[in-house]
Amino acid sequence: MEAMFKKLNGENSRRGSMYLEEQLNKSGVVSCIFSLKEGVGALAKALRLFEEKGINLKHIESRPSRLEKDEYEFFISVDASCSPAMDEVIDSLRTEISGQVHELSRNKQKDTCAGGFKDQVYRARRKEFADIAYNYRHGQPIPHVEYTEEEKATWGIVFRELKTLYATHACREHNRVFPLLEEYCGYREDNIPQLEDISNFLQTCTGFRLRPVAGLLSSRDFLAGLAFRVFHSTQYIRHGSKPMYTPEPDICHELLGHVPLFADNSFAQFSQEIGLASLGAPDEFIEKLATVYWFTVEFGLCKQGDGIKAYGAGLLSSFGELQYCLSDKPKLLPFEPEKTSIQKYPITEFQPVYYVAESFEDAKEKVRKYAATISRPFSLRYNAYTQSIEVLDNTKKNCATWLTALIVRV
Ligand SMILES: C[C@H](O)[C@H](O)[C@H]1CNc2nc(N)[nH]c(=O)c2N1
Ligand SMILES: N[C@@H](Cc1ccccc1)C(=O)O
Ligand SMILES: [Fe+2]
Repeated sequence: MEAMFKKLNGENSRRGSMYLEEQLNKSGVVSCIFSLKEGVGALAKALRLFEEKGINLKHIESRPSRLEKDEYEFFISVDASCSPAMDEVIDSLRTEISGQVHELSRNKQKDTCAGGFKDQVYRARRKEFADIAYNYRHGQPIPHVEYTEEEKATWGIVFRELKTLYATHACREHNRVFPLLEEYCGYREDNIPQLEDISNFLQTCTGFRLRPVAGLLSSRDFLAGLAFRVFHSTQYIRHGSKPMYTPEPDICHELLGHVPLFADNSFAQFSQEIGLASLGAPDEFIEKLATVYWFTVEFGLCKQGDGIKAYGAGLLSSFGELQYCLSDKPKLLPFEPEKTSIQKYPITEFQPVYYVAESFEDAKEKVRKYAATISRPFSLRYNAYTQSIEVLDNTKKNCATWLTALIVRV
């Protein structure tokens, strides 16, 4: 089991530490920050060094240094093809005009011109969170994070806006658990709750626990975690410029969207069943199961009373999409796993199509039947006491071999 989690964590560090926009926009830009002592003509001299090496600046910004009173800091971006010549310029800055050169990033990254310093700070912060996730080992307490004032302000906006919508837009299970999280886990407009407190709370409710991750995991790894009642949770917060919708999971999404429902027994069981169905399944089936997960746990709607409510975490964490999903704009279809599992969907914008479940119980029953259609050489059961998976069909001699293969694979 520990080996399995190590693997999950390894995968997570490779894929997860990548800032999603970086994946989407591969334009090569290299940025660096340097500081210079104030003085007439200092910047002009520095810029001449770039000119001499034939480096064309794509972007430049300046600000007074926070560390040294009489210094100015400059943030510049150049085309990645200029990277080799940059070494020479940096050397010259140091020797000829005694500039302090901080190379913030030399890896190719998205064009940060729009974000400038702010984006550099955000990226550095994301790296800190990635390191927590990477160093985390099963069984340890999840490290406590001091959030900055800016991060708390972003959380505050998301929290306040969503709370006004929950009464009318969220399913009743979510609304039932939310006050408990306010009471026991520090859910407040002016406080970003700590993953460790929530993990402990969930364990007492449904046995679910949290594990910190740096970002998106592969579907197979993510679903395997659910089979063990482990929910992989990000710890960083979305960029302050986009509070109402982000295409990446962040702490608002995990804590406001997912956590309330993981405290609900029926829903926790539903999530775990999707996870169990994924174990040892072929890639084609994983993809379908991930799509079923997407249209239920992430973006599901369900009938309640004589209306329709949101239970998908991606809806319950985005005040933009939560309003949109119950408007007359999107298309609503009945949830039927066979059909839902082949629906295409966008991942960086509001969903054009949602699937409506009759109830959690009905969705659970349908997913169970659907999962049973995949042929497997063994049947599995989760033992909550030992927190391990047991093979039921032990008349099959080769089941141990299968299970070993499976664990090696995940
Ligand atoms: C299973 C399905 O692919 C789903 O969208 C997964 C993918 N990977 C993830 N990875 C993380 N960290 N958090 C998530 O919520 C998900 N969701
Ligand atoms: N769009 C969601 C986050 C999310 C990302 C990825 C998948 C699902 C949800 C939000 O803004 O809160
Ligand atoms: Fe999610």
